Amino acid sequence: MASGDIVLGTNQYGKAECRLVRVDRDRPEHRITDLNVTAQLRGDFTACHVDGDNSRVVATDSQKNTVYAFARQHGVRTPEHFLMTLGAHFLDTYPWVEGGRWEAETYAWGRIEVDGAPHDHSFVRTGTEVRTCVVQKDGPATWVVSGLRDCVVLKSTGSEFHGFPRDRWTTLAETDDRIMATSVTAWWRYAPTGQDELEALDFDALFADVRATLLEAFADLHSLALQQTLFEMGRRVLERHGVVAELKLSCPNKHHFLVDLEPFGLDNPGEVFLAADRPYGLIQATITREGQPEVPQAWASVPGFA
Ligand SMILES: O=c1[nH]c(=O)c2[nH]c(=O)[nH]c2[nH]1
Repeated sequence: MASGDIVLGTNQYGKAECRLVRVDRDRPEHRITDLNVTAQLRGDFTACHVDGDNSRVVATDSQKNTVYAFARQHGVRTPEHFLMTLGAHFLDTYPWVEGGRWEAETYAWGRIEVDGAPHDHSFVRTGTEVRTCVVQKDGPATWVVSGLRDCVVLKSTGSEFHGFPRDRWTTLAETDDRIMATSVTAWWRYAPTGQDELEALDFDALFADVRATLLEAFADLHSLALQQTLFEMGRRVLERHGVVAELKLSCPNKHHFLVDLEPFGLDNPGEVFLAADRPYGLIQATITREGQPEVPQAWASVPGFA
């Protein structure tokens, strides 16, 4: 082939954002699972792209139907299990499907309280935080990356920032007491890549504990920089969970500026702040175990990170 010929590079395709609500109604207290599922296949789809030959193209409509049918047939044990079941199905069914990417966002619902008791079948959306998961398969290997986003946290003291270099462009005052606030996006990769080992994991319990650990570290650490807080959050998760191989954290620094009330003859001992919207510092880090090889396949197409 002459250099300069135009060829197909990496590609994937599927149905994005299949909104799926499953009601488990085997007991009087119904349970709801509210998901936004994106399913994408990878493999040799050159004939379709180059010649319009669809003989190997599992229609995105069929991929969408499979999402809903599997929710009925298999239920949704956890988002991670559901995505792994979907992925295994497509690889088992179509020999030319070599891998894929299956993503789910999960929206949390709590029970409405009536006369002090949780209602059986009435729910209220709890906050804006979203649980996330991306399952990627390549032949027999499966990578599961779970996470959360839009988890907004603030501490009203216990945060300092000083000792940074100063040049002619520096105006920021040093502080030993400030508000620290951020919206945490966290992704963590599970170490196993075998379907059986992954299926044995209790992903709901792991999610709850990783989330609690992240929040506890944010609260606990007397912080000298948001960077230090990020690292501590990840460090604690890795210390507690051998099954987690590494984490990626992305935290905007939601600046809160002390308002100067002197023009009005008022002092302001850390009580009144302007919550700035933008620009914001953006702190991102991978926290991993020493000597561990990088696993780019697991992170391919996980948004927001290189
Ligand atoms: O925790 C912080 N890290 C920074 O790198 C930084 N830069 C800045 O202006 N404020 C802060 N705060």
